[in-house]
This record gives sequence, C-alpha cells and structure tokens, in this order.
Amino acid sequence: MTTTDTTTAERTAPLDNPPRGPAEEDNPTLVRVGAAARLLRPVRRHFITCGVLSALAAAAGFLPYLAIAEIARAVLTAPSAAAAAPTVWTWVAIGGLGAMLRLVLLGFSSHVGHYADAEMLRDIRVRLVRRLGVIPLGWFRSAGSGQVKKTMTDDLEEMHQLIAHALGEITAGATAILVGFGYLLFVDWRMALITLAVPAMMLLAYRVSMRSMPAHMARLLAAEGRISAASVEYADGISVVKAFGINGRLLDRFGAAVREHTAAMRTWVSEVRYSSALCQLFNSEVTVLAVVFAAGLGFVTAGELTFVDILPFLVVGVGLPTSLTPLIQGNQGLRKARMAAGRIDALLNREALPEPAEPRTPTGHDIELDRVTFSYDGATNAVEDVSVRCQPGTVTALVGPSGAGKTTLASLLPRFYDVTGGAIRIGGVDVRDMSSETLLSSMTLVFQDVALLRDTVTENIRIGRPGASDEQVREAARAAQIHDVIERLPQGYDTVLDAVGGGLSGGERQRLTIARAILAAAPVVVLDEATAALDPDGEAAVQDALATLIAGKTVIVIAHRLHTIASADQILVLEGGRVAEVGSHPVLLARNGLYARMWRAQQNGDTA
Ligand SMILES: Nc1ncnc2c1ncn2[C@@H]1O[C@H](COP(=O)(O)OP(=O)(O)OP(=O)(O)O)[C@@H](O)[C@H]1O
Repeated sequence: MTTTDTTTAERTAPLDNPPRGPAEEDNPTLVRVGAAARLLRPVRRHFITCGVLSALAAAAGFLPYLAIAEIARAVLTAPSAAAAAPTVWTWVAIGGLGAMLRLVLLGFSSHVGHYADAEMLRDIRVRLVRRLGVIPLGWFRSAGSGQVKKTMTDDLEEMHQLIAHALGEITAGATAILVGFGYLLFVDWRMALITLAVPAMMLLAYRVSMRSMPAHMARLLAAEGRISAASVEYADGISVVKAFGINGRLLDRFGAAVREHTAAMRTWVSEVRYSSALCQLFNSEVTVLAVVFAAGLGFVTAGELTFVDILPFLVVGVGLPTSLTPLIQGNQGLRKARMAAGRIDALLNREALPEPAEPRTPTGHDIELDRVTFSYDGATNAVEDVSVRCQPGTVTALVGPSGAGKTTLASLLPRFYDVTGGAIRIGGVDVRDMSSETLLSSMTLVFQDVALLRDTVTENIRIGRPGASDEQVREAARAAQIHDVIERLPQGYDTVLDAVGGGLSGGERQRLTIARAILAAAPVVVLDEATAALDPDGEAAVQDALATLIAGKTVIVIAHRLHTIASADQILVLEGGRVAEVGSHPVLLARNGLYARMWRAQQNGDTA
C-alpha cells in the first residue's frame, strides 16, 4: 500500500450534519428520503417556490387549449359569426395571455430552480469537503477515494438534475393532468373518465414493463461494470499489453463483458416487449382521439351529448398522455436523486476521527508504542502487541516479510487509523489526546506515491510550511538536491506542475516532496524506504536528500531492502503483525533468526 506523501494536513472541526431520525435507521427508503430532505433543507423555500411557479406555469399553459376548445364551441353554437365574435376574442385574449404567462412563469421557475441548485450544491460541496477533512485518512486508502470521486461528481449531478429539472417536470406534468382532467370533469364526468382511462392504461403498462427492472438492472450494471473494468485494465496496462502481446486475451475479456451486456439487454427487452408496445399505444394522441371519438359518437347517438360537447375532449384530452411523459421522466430523476442523496448522506455521516475534548501538547519527540494492537476487520489483528521506544535523533527500521504489518504500524502514528488496543505516545502524550493539527504538524510522512498539486514548483514545496519565504523554499530545494533541476525547468520555480509532475522524473518528484518535508522541519519523520528504490543515480540523490531530512529527527522507516537500514539504531522485525526480533543489525545477525535469514536471502539475491 502507501499512497500519500509529505503531509501536514490542515483540519477543520467536524461540521454539523443534521442527524437522522430514529425511524430512519432500519429503513433504506426512509433513509434516502430523509437524506434528500436534509440536503434540500437549506434551500427548501426556493425549492417550494420553484415547484409552485412550475405548477402555475403548467396551469397557465393549459389556457390556450381551453381557449381553442371554447372558441370552437362558441363558433359552432352561435347563430352567426358576429354573435360568436365577442366570445371568440375574449378566449383569444385569455389563450394568448395564458401562453405568455406560462413563458414568464417558466422563466422565473427556472431562475429560482437554478439559484436553489447552485446554493444547494455549494452547501453540499462545502459540507463534504469539511467532512472529508475529518474522516480518518486510512479510509481513503482503502475503499474511500473511489466513493469520494463518485459522490463528488455523479451524485452531485443527480441532485442538480432533481432540483434544476426533475422538480419542474413533475409539478408541471402533475398540474397539467389535474387541471386538464378537472376541466373535462366539469364538462362531462363520463367522457372525462373515459378520456382519462387512456393515460391510466399507459401508466399500468409502464408499471408492468418496469416490474422486472431491478433484477435486469442489477445484471446490466454488473455487465457495465465489467466492460468499464476491462476498458480501464486495457488502457492502464497498454504498455504491458503491447510488450507481452496479450492484446487478444484482454480483448477477449472485453468481448465477453460486451456479450453479457447485450444478452442481458436482449432478455430484458424481449421480456417487456408486449408491455412496452402497450405503453407506446396508450401514450399516443391517435389512441386518445380514437377512444374519445368512439365514446363521443356513442353518447351523441344516444342523444346524451351534442358533437360540440365532445370538442373539449378532442382538444384537451389529447394533451393528457403528453403530460405523463415528463411526469415519468421526472419520477425517474427523483428516484436517482434519492439514491444519490443516500450516498451523499452516508459520506456526510461517515465517522469522523474523534478529536480530544482537551487537546494536549507533547513535551518531547520520543515515540513510545505501548502494546499496540490493530485490526482492520475486528477479527484478525494486522498488528498485535507491539511495544518499542524510539528516541529523538535515532532511526528505527520496521522490517519483515510482505504482509507482516509494517505499513499498518507506520499508519497508526499519524492516526490514519486508531489503535484497537494499547497506545502510541509522542513526547509522553497519547496521539489520540493531541489535536490532529498538533499531531500532523509534529510529523512528516514521506511515502511512496508522490502527490503534487497543479501549481507552481514553489507552491508545491511551500505546502510543507505555509508562509515560508521564497528563499526558505529554495534552501529546502537545495537540501533535497533538487534546486538545479528546478532551475533548468522552463519557468524555474514558477513552472506549473500537473498532478503527475509533468517534466520531472520519478526520483525528481520524490526529491521535490522531500524538499517539502525538509521545509516542514517536523521533529518526527515516518518514511517508506521504497521511496528510495530508484535507478542508481536517482537513488544516490534521493538517499542524500533523505539523509538531510532525517538528521536529528525521531525516524521510523519502513524498510524493504535491508542494506539501506543496516546502520539503523534499532530494527524491529515483524512477522504476522507481532514483533519477532528487535535489535541492531550486528545483534540481529548474531542471533541468526528471521532477520539474518532475510539478510542472507537479499545478499544472495543481490549477488545472483
Ligand atoms: N486497508 C486494509 N484493509 C484490510 N486489511 C489490510 C489493509 N491493509 C493491509 N491489510 C492487511 O493487513 C496485514 C498487514 O499489511 P501491511 O500492508 O501492513 O503489511 P506490510 O508489512 O506493509 O506489507 P508490504 O511489505 O507488502 O507492504 C496484511 O494481512 C494485509 O492484507
């Protein structure tokens, strides 16, 4: 593992995420609805206003239809054109006004919706970022970072869709149906019910076609996941693919995933083909016209209604199925937003690293691991009963086979995770009793993966100590043996780096982060020795830079190649999470135990 680089993270106090209600806890749907309500709370007034304006716009949009129906009725029933004229002009004015009012109201609704959208997203982003700042760092190293990316992009997009689009679609669709149906009821309730039967049948067919959706969706999503994993694998490993000629094998995997996706889609489509066709049938204006005509003719023939009475159903009724489409789409948006809100809420409720009520400040920089135990899963211990003291100015190396617990033990110092047993003390103070700011500013972490920000070289180094002068930044760069390289960059210290430090080699990027660590000048250094596992030239420079960094500090180094730590003050040999041996290099060699075996194996490997 190992992912971070030199860090003195700034932390913010946990933010007040409104608590969940007790009834929610066991019910996922309630959790999601509650989550959405909590996220919308800061903008609920705008949210409601937007809904009301959309509803009013839909009601105003109904007026032109009503006008057409009433004009037709007036023209067909008036004894002469002149007699119909006043009614006709009145309805022309009402219809025109309605159309204009609809546009104005839609404009306002969209304005309020987008304002609420921007406010809500800002609020969620700020809260998420604050929460991310207090979630234990270990979580990011395991499953967390992928989830964060998804939440910060896809889930926020779903919330945007809800407030900026789905809300308007749902209220407008529902209002159009209610107002239209109300008017038709007013004209003739029997014909109104018959007209409404068409969209009702469409809804029924829709529900049937969607019934099996969750099962199919799970299969489709799984297949999509395999397609994207195969694509990423192919893109990430393109050099291996080409070098070893395994193009065909990876493409086979991709092809199998695509075939599975097609098969899943085909099964679903064939299962819902009849209900989908019915959906299309009932969602068509022609169907409404046919039904209204047939029923209307029946009533006219029976002498119950006149042809003029049928007109409103032909004009207004035809629009009812069209109003259902946005309602259905909006409902889908609502469902997705509920799921997204659930995930956002889960992240906002992720347990924060407990901060001490009364933080203490260490008096020295010696480190004491006192019977430290840690388990990732609560069942097996990755580190068990480890005790050691590390004095300032000394180097303690953690060695052991792969999986022995070296990285885990080192991660407990900066509280990436909290110990599950025992304690870690720095300067006599339990790390859990220090504020995270004090703790993290007392140590620098130099791990394998180098994280650079998209910023100038100067600012990338200055992260180590915000407020450091340009000269101090240069001094640190000189000490880290990277000054000359920086000077040769196109804009020297003002060159803007990208996230992968474009233009710098692996060793140069590492020396840049070591310069950052030197500038931070923290008294404790936790170091992954793999940092120095570079080409021989780069290694010498990195080793020199590291020597400057660790001089006089309390150093804990995770060691993989034993010759680099042969001069360490003490070597802690871990096996299965427990301390197998402890001592200096000569003492451990003389003991002829695990360390001596590892040493001999590496020596033989090196000379082989
Ligand atoms: N995030 C994690 N979640 C669950 N288990 C983990 C996690 N990280 C490590 N482990 C497990 O904890 C044990 C110790 O792993 P750790 O990475 O600390 O060993 P290591 O000595 O650093 O190994 P290596 O030299 O290969 O890096 C292993 O069994 C490993 O599988």
